[in-house]
This record gives sequence, structure tokens and C-alpha cells, in this order.
Amino acid sequence: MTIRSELTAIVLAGGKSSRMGQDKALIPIQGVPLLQRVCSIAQSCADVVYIVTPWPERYQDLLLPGCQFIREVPLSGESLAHGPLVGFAQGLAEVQTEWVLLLACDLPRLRVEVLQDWVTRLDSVGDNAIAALAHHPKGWEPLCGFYRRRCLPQLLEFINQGGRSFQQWLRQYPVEVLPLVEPEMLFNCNTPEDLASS
Ligand SMILES: Nc1nc2c(ncn2[C@@H]2O[C@H](COP(=O)(O)OP(=O)(O)OP(=O)(O)O)[C@@H](O)[C@H]2O)c(=O)[nH]1
Repeated sequence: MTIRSELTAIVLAGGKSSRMGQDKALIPIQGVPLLQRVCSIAQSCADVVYIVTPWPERYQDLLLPGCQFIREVPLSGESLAHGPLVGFAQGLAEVQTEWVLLLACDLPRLRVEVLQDWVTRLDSVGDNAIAALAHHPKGWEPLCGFYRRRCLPQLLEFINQGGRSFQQWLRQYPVEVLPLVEPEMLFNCNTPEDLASS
């Protein structure tokens, strides 16, 4: 079921997975590779799902019907280890809808019902907010929430000045808080120990 026709989702599948020691996107959880699982949930909330990754060919055999790859490129003079903020900016440049749902690929406990509830709240987000995110004791959860497409110029300016931290970037702008009724769903799987508990 798609519940909003004006929503795009961006799923990030890049980075080094250095703590895990293998590509997190391909790790099976209950037999389904994490990236495939997250994309399928994204499709329950949005009409268009982009997977932003430096290596689309690595994922071409996954079951990802309807998802479109955006191949990420390095910034001038840099490596591809630029981090999720740059991956997000490269995906956002392709987005045509007012709102985009951003998801990391390493969220094994995502709850589609919670995301769909959040989607219904977007219409009442204040005009000045650039994003609607959950907040937990460590700060905003940037990799499971919603951004307005129009934040792209500010995002690019921050990146061009060397900024790479979501938390630092978000600190400069109004962000709407989403209710976090199930904090467990934001659990991200970074290490083999995390995996064992998934
Ligand atoms: N597209 C893209 N996604 C990234 C990039 N860096 C991290 N991600 C994604 O962002 C999410 C969180 O990544 P992290 O766990 O912070 O970083 P990581 O590099 O994957 O893992 P570590 O090396 O263990 O820190 C995951 O979904 C990654 O796939 C990047 O440069 N490009």
C-alpha cells in the first residue's frame, strides 16, 4: 500500500562497513538481505525509491523491483568514503517531491507502521522546518526521517565548506520532532555483535 503520492524515499547503501567487516547491505536478516528489506519497507511509504550507492552492480541480483539506483560519485579530489551526508545530497539532487524519506540500509528493526504514521504527520509540519526527525538522548536520528527537498542548497553549502556531520548541519535549522514510540526500531546494525542480537 502506498499512502502518499508525493513522497520519495532515499536508501543509503555505501560507506565502509568497517565495524561489521562485510557489506552491511548484503547481510541476510531472516533470509532477506538488509538492503532488500529496507527498500521493501520504503516502498510501502513512497512511490519512488532511490538507492544511493557507489556500487549499484553489487546489488543488481537483489529483489528490488521498482527501485532505482543513483550511482554516487566522489567529490572533487576526495575518495568515496565521504559519508552519508554527501550520499544523501547526491540523491536529493534527483528528488522531485516536496518531502523525502531518508533511510540507512542497516536498520533491521524498522517498523512500517511507524513510518506510515510519520508520513501522515508531514502535512502539519511547520513551513520553516527543513526536516522532521525522531529525537533520542544522543540527538536527532538523521538516517531514519524526512527532509524537505528545498534544503538542498543549504546542504550543498555546508558540504562545500567541508561539513560532513548530519548533527552539525541540522543544528543550524529548525527541525520538527516526530514521536518515537518505538525507539527499538532505530537500532542500527554496525558490528557482528549487533548482528547476533538482530
Ligand atoms: N551512499 C552512501 N551511504 C553511506 C556512506 N557512508 C555510510 N553510508 C550509509 O549510511 C548508513 C550508516 O553508515 P555508518 O554505519 O555510519 O558507516 P559505515 O561506513 O557503513 O560503517 P563503519 O565503517 O562501520 O562506520 C549505512 O546505511 C551506510 O550504508 C556513503 O559514503 N555513501
